[in-house]
Parts: sequence; structure tokens; C-alpha cells
Amino acid sequence: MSSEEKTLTARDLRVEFGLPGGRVARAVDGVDLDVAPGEIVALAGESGCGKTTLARTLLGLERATGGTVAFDGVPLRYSTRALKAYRRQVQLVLQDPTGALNPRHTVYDAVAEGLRIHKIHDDEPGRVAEALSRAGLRPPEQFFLAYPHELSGGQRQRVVIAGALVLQPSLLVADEPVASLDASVRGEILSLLLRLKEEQGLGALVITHDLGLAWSIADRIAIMYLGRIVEQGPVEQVLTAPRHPYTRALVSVLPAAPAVKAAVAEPIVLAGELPDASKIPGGCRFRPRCQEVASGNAAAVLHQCSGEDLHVLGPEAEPHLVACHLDRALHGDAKMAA
Ligand SMILES: Nc1ncnc2c1ncn2[C@@H]1O[C@H](COP(=O)(O)OP(=O)(O)OP(=O)(O)O)[C@@H](O)[C@H]1O
Repeated sequence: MSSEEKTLTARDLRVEFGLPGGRVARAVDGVDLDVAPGEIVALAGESGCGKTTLARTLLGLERATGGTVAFDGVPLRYSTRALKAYRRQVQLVLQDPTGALNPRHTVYDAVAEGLRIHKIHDDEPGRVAEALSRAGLRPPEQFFLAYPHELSGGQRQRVVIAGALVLQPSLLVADEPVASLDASVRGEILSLLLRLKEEQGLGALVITHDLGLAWSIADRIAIMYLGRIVEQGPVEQVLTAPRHPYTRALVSVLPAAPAVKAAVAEPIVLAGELPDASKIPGGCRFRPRCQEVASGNAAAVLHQCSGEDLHVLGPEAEPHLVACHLDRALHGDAKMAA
């Protein structure tokens, strides 16, 4: 990343939760991530890998146990006033527009809420109209007095996005932004995010378990496994030439996207379930489920897989990064060793 301007950065971010019996869940266990304006980054991985905890921590809704979150080069501060100022710049868009909207509030009130919280009183109707229009609800005045139940699922999600846009943020953090929508309107909302990026330079971190979605809209992708990013890089490189065994397994079961499918011919079924975040295996955390270990392909590096943790992937190094001992042996990347 050439400039830190308006970039959201996480460095060695860690979030732990205390559990009964003195156990500790390491939900986010060392993450470096950058999201710049005008860039869409997809954060992908199966349920329970820590995506939501990472997103909440980037927004200051959760406190990091270690590491830093910074925006525009300034570390996040957690006073009410500092968080309020921060959230004008970095806005959250939630998965379920029905849950995010108060059924008794009109569209106008839903979108104006952020302005009122931030005490922005000048030209409220103009700002609300502009945000609705940017979110693709045109003519905006026609939606002012509508209630959520009078709108389609896609329109409701556009209202939620307008509620974020009204504060003119630099970045959106969108948690599964189309997961609750019908397939027919998913494309519309994804196109909207793309348009906001291209026409208005808005950046977004899009959290998804759907690699097909990431393929359609993201510039970069970060694949998360058990609290860590195990592979990241330009979306095309990562999905057409996945290098981490976990990414290869995810790509192998992707139903669509022929260009991506070609990368891994046979479906790879991973052994077992995602381990509990309080029981992260030592060495490579993916080892107990790794198909390369199971097949014997990783025999030459097995001692490392069993006993040597991998570095947190840093955003400053080469664009396509992989945290895998076997990949390091094959590609000779000395940076990967712990
Ligand atoms: N408040 C909490 N207390 C204890 N453990 C938690 C808490 N929040 C999350 N965890 C644990 O942290 C891990 C990561 O959870 P998280 O919800 O961030 O994953 P996720 O990838 O977003 O999953 P999903 O897609 O299902 O939302 C899980 O093992 C979860 O059980």
C-alpha cells in the first residue's frame, strides 16, 4: 500500500474471549490487514473462523487483546467521542436489512438517524435524498415516507446502505451483505457496491463465506482459518491459482465460476470440523485437516507442520502471500518461517 491515507489497518490483531473453566478462545489470533479507499477486500472463511469478531474489532465494537487497529495512520481510541468520530469514516452494513431497520421508522428517519446522532443538522432532507439516490433508490423523495414492510428485500438493503452513506464514510465494513437476499437481487446490491467504489472511491471490507461473491466484486481476498489469515492476495490470483491447501479445498467445492473451478479439478473434502477457537492446534493450525498431510505429500516438511507456527502474513510483502510450510518449500519463500 503506497499511502496510509484513509486506510484501515490491522497489525498483529488479537482478540481473546475468556470461557468457563479458565479456557480462552483465540477468535482472532494475529491478523494483519489493510483496506484502502477505492478498494474492495473480501474476508472469507468458514463459519466460526473469526470473521465477525475481526470485523467488530476493526469497527471498535470489540476491544483487541493485542495488536492495533488504525485508521488514516491514527490508532483507534475507545472513548465514546473518538469512536463516534471514527464511525463517521468507517460504517458497518449488516447482513439482515429487516433486523437492521426499525419497522416503525420511515425510510427518511432510518437514513437521517446517523445525521441526528452526529448532530449534522444542515440540509437534512438534501443529505437523505442524496444518500438514497447514491444507494440507487430514485427518485429518493418517493421513498421518504415508506416503511420497511412496504419495500422489497433489495430495497431494504439499499436503505441500510443509504443509512451508512449519509455520513459520507471512506469505508464500509459489510458483514455478509447479500446473504439474506434472494439470488435475483444479490447481483444488484453487489453492483451497487462496485459502483460506489468506482464512481466515488468508497472502499469496503466484505465479509463472506461465499468465494463466488468475492470473485465478483473484490480486488483482494483474505482467506481466514481459525483466527488467522492463511492466504491473501489479488482475488484473481488467489482463486485461480490457490496455494494454501485450505483455499484449494474451498475453491474445489465452488459451484460456479468456471475460471476458478479450473484451478482445482476434483472436490477436496476436508477431514473433521473446524476446531474450537480455544483448542488451536500447535504448529500449523490447519495440519489436522490438511489434505497434503493426509496424502503424504507434505512428508518432507511434516516436522515443521507439527511443530512450527507460521508468521502472521504481512501486507507489506509481496502481493500473494501464503502461510503454509509446504508452499514455502515449493516456492522457497523464506519470509514464511517462524
Ligand atoms: N463473545 C464470545 N465469547 C466466547 N467465544 C466467542 C465469542 N465470540 C466469538 N467467539 C468464538 O470465536 C470464534 C470465532 O467466532 P466468529 O463469530 O468471529 O466467527 P465467524 O467466522 O464470524 O463465524 P460466522 O460466520 O458463523 O459468524 C468461534 O470459535 C466463536 O465460538
